[in-house]
Amino acid sequence: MTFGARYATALAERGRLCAGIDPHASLLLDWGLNDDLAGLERFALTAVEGLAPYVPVVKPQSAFYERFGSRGVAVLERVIAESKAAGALVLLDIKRGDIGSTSQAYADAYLDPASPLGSDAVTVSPYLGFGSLMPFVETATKFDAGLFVLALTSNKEGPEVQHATVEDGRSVGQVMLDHLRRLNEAETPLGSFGAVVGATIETTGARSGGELARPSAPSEGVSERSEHGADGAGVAYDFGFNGPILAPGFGEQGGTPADLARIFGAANANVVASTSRGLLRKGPDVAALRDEALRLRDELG
Ligand SMILES: O=c1ccn([C@@H]2O[C@H](COP(=O)(O)O)[C@@H](O)[C@H]2O)c(=O)[nH]1
Repeated sequence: MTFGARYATALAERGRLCAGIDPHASLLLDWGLNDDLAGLERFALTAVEGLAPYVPVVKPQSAFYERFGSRGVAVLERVIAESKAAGALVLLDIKRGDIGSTSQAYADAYLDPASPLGSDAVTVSPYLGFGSLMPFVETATKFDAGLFVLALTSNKEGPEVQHATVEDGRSVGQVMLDHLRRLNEAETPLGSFGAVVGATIETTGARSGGELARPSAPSEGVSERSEHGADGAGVAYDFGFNGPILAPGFGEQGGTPADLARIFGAANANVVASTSRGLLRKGPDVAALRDEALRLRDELG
């Protein structure tokens, strides 16, 4: 089954919350653990136990494991395996992107199910040019995996690049969304190539709106236009592509369910809202982690 189909099923069965499993040093200490390999392992596997059986998607951020070297990466391998065993899709947050031949090596490392780090999907950066991602696209297709392409990130620095406009007047962020529209065309129930769009973009930009509109840029299909721009002029985005959307920045960075509805409009149905620190602060009690995940799931609707 394709990633897009698995994602659609997972959201239908488990709701729209993505649980970030990010072992920040400060969280390890809050949980009464040492900031060392044993603390990392205890933290990460407790989070998996409390969250992976209940949420559709878990998102370990690779950086927090890599900082412990190869033994930290071995913990990440267990997080991936145990989350899959608990029925969650694993979206490994790596934000990789490079020249094509190197992208191929990354794709083999993270998307081949035979690889120790093989995941259901990964985050990738298109800012070496969308075409540089083709090895990821081809490898994902080969292994029924998925991609989440950075389009409009949740950080306040993103608009410098993502709100810039190309010759035909579209923003760079919209260009990425339009590439995704084409990749997912004709896929049912949903394509496997998703976008990363921050749940915070209305607060980093000046205004937003979720009205249904035809996009000014040439694109096909249902259109969900949202307007926001750091300069107050408003930049139009069309989120009506037939693919998954990851919305990081929910919770700790300030994004709320109301923000998601306003930013995405009808496309909100394909959005998983991602929270890491806000959710993990409920630990180390496994039941408290589970209860918070279920509460947020219900809040997201
Ligand atoms: O635009 C983006 C893309 C990815 N992230 C990642 O999501 C989590 C957010 O963690 P919180 O603790 O919920 O703030 C983290 O892994 C980021 O690397 C993002 O924040 N924004």
